[in-house]
Amino acid sequence: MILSSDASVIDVSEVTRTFVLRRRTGWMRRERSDVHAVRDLSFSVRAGEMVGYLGPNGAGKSTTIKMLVGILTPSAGRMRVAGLDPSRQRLRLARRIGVVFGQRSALWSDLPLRDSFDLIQRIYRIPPARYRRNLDEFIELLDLASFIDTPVRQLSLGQRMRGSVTAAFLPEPEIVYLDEPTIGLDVVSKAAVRSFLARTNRESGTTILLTTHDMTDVEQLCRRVMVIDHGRLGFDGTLDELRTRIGGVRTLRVDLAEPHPPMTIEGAQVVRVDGARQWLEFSSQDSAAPLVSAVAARYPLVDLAVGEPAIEDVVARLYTTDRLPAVPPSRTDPDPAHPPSPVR
Ligand SMILES: Nc1ncnc2c1ncn2[C@@H]1O[C@H](COP(=O)(O)OP(=O)(O)OP(=O)(O)O)[C@@H](O)[C@H]1O
Repeated sequence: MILSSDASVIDVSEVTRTFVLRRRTGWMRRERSDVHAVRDLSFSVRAGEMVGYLGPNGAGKSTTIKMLVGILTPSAGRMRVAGLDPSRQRLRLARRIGVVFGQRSALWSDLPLRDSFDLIQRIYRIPPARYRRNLDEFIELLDLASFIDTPVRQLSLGQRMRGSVTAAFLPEPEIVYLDEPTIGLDVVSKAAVRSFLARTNRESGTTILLTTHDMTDVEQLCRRVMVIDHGRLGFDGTLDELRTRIGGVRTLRVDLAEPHPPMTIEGAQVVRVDGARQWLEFSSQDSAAPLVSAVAARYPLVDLAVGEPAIEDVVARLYTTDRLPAVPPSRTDPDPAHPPSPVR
């Protein structure tokens, strides 16, 4: 069992990763361009933390994880994971980390799930008693019993993901990276994966770095979030701090009798439309009552609800405002007991 401690297990200091692209522009001519997938990235993660790593497509999340695993080498800067240099000590590190990388499965597709797990036991030399205990527990928590003897290639996406999560956690790694673990999953599988991650993090103290576009994952699992965009860290703090950072806004969710172009209401702004449902943002200093009256007077109102902005809207606002600082400050000493302040 790994116990939570004050020590940081992931240290990233001023890391940059540049890809060089060479494009043919004519006979014997090539143009070179640099893609800065990650720039001056600095953060640390303490043992036992579960951190959400968020950002739009192409922000640099996968590149970060590939460097943390050791399959990509930073162009500049320094990384330590569990005290090791990932790219130089990749094999030693591999025994101490688990990885679930989106839809790519680490399981043997022709074998029944159970045989894949047995192979993992042998590769990682997990003592038989511990292996049986862990496997029994995971079968129950992730509800694997009905398909554990089915070949992996016949499994649904959600079943395969539950198998991949089991495979990653079976050797009891200190750190697990999960890249989009709930993408495309059915409701049951999503719930199973989420409650498994919450429980394992809580009870075994496994450090988890979670990349996701699913904001329910973040809201249910991560006290701390880091937001990356264009390779730069733009925010590192709690979810509440992220909401505060974006400004004091509240949301009025309105259901109309039928789809309608975005409403025009003074003191509020439509931020999202989905069929007959619209979301308006208004200042948290204002009362919702006049807004509700104005909507009811002018539009065929069916239902409404006032709430905090959804985290996906908050993150989207982060990207679309100019609030991301050009160069994020280096974070070297976050303390889970005293959540870090957002980057200003
Ligand atoms: N091998 C590569 N060669 C060239 N450019 C690359 C390579 N890998 C990534 N990039 C570029 O680096 C940037 C960051 O990509 P990365 O895959 O890390 O983003 P991401 O945040 O994981 O995105 P997504 O959510 O879409 O997976 C993108 O502009 C991408 O096109």
